[in-house]
Amino acid sequence: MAGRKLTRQQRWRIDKIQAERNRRADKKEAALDEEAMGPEHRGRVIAHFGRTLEVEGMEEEAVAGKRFRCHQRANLESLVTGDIVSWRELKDGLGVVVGRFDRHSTLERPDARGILKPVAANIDRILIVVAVEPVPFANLIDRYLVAAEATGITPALVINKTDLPADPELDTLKARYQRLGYDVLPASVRQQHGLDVLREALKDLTTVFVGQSGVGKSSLINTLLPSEDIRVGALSEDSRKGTHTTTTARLYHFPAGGDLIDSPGIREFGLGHLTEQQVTDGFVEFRPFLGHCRFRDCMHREEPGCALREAVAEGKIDLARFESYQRIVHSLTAS
Ligand SMILES: Nc1nc2c(ncn2[C@@H]2O[C@H](COP(=O)(O)OP(=O)(O)OP(=O)(O)O)[C@@H](O)[C@H]2O)c(=O)[nH]1
Ligand SMILES: [Zn+2]
Repeated sequence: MAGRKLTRQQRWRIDKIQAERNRRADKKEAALDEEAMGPEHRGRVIAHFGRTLEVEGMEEEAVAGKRFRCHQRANLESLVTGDIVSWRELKDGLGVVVGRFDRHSTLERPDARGILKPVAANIDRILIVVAVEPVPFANLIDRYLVAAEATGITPALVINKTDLPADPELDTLKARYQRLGYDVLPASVRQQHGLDVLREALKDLTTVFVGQSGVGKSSLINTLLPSEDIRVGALSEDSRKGTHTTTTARLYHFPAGGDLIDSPGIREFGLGHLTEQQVTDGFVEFRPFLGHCRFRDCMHREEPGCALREAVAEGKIDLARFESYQRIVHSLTAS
């Protein structure tokens, strides 16, 4: 029996039907575009729910600051909060996203299967929040800094709870990171200290706050964004599904200027997996010495002629940072 095998003619017919289906789907999209008679605008994704996006108009007066619920064209890869997009208005606050502008930075997190996925885009600064109490381990700060450096986004440190009595070690840490060129911003939410400097530092930038539980990220953000209750998960207008909240990232505007992108996942950024190369590159003061070791594949451990170890011996690299580097590298191979 000819049986399960399709004849060439049958195959051809099926292909033809499929092609016709695709054509109709394209046509449907084209019809939607037809409906979108408005001109293209630039906008920023401020939240997303699957393939539905909340886009805020930029620049042009007619749309600037207004929010539109948009679907995205099927041919676009998935978009994330912070993306700058090209979109067209449909009607009644609805729109369609037709393109995405290049991202200048991307924050990625592993999904449930461990595959890195973008969670937010076009971030200018990662604020690593630590606190006077509990005293931050230098090694932990270095881990955050390395993770930030790996994204290409500029990190800075906030030391919160300066109202509490400080361990002298903290001043050493502060001086160390300032010497490396990092901004270090002391703050106290409780006494409202340092917040104006912080507000100034947030202006004109898109920032994320990261750091361990208990350092005061929520307290800081609630103070800087007094009118938003950011623990309440945003948008809820999907009429079919009724009210729902989201744990995906959302963009907020600080009253004094600048934007925040925040989500529970973003706050945990920095403690995921790193490669040894990322760790080495993430210690910014090592960079002038890399490539100068005697052995090209130097691991900067016991090898003779290691340029990094020589720099440590000559006081050009802080021993504490080098030890922290070794500890992080060791933790990679141990796990
Ligand atoms: N003394 C003092 N305590 C503070 C300050 N800021 C926050 N706290 C307290 O620190 C604790 C933790 O603050 P949160 O804002 O919840 O910290 P968080 O980093 O958001 O922690 P998670 O929500 O667990 O991620 C709370 O009890 C705050 O009241 C401060 O400037 N000084
Ligand atoms: Zn070396």
